[in-house]
Amino acid sequence: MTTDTTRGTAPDTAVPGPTVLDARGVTMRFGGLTAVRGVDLTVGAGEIVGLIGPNGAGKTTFFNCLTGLYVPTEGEVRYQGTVLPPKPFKVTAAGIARTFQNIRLFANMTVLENVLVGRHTRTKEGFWSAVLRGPRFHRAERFSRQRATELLEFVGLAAKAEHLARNLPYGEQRKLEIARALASEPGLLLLDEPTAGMNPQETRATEELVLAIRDMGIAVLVIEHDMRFIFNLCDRVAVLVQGEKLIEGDSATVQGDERVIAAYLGEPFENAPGKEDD
Ligand SMILES: Nc1ncnc2c1ncn2[C@@H]1O[C@H](COP(=O)(O)OP(=O)(O)OP(=O)(O)O)[C@@H](O)[C@H]1O
Repeated sequence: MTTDTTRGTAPDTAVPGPTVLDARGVTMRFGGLTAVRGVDLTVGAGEIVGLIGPNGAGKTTFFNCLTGLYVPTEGEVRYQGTVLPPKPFKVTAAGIARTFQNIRLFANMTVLENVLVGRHTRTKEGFWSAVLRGPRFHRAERFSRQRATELLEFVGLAAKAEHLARNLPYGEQRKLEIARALASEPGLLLLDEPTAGMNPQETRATEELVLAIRDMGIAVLVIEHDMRFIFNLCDRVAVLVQGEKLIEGDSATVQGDERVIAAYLGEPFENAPGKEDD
């Protein structure tokens, strides 16, 4: 585990606003396996919150419970005070966007087209408008293209708008995923291992990008194995171990917690989560 006590611009300065995401008692069972057990987590407006934990700790399962991909066995997830519908497209329409651990782009579409796809939850034009291609449709399409181009500029991919997604280097594909997620104009962005496979330079650039996203007024919840990235960036970090939240706090608190270090090293510790039988 790489730890770094240097801190980015986010911690100390950020004052969390009203709660955007409120997950309470989220439990997810797959048959006899409890992948996530009774996890509470909030994200405030203007916050960057990190979710870390060893492999198999339940991080992605928890994300899937937040985004409607899974319906939690128990618990409740509220976004801006409203319980989320259990359907991914409705969750996106409500204001939560995500990226995936394994990149999910449309490989044979252009970079710009991939971002345009991300706008579909914000396009109000109905079926007949699209078929008849009237002035309203053309206006909406122009606006979508303009917004998609702005987002490509924001992530640094404007020059590659007409390239096929599959021809982008890996780090740029991750950026494109972020641009596509932003195209749905979210209030909360969930990033699942955004720096996986990146070199240190690309990772630093992603750090800057996440800070800029926060500065746009979008709250961020991020899963990442790169501890330096997490502790530099996040206002608050929650640690999952064997499906349960072990600790939550600012970077310094979490980095200094012996149970966190033990969990990463696979050492047993007193009152470790997941000890009791299901
Ligand atoms: N669809 C599923 N069916 C059955 N078991 C699952 C399913 N999805 C995840 N699991 C199990 O749930 C546990 C948590 O997995 P999950 O992928 O959420 O962990 P993670 O913390 O994201 O791990 P990693 O850091 O390796 O991505 C694991 O034991 C995994 O095998």
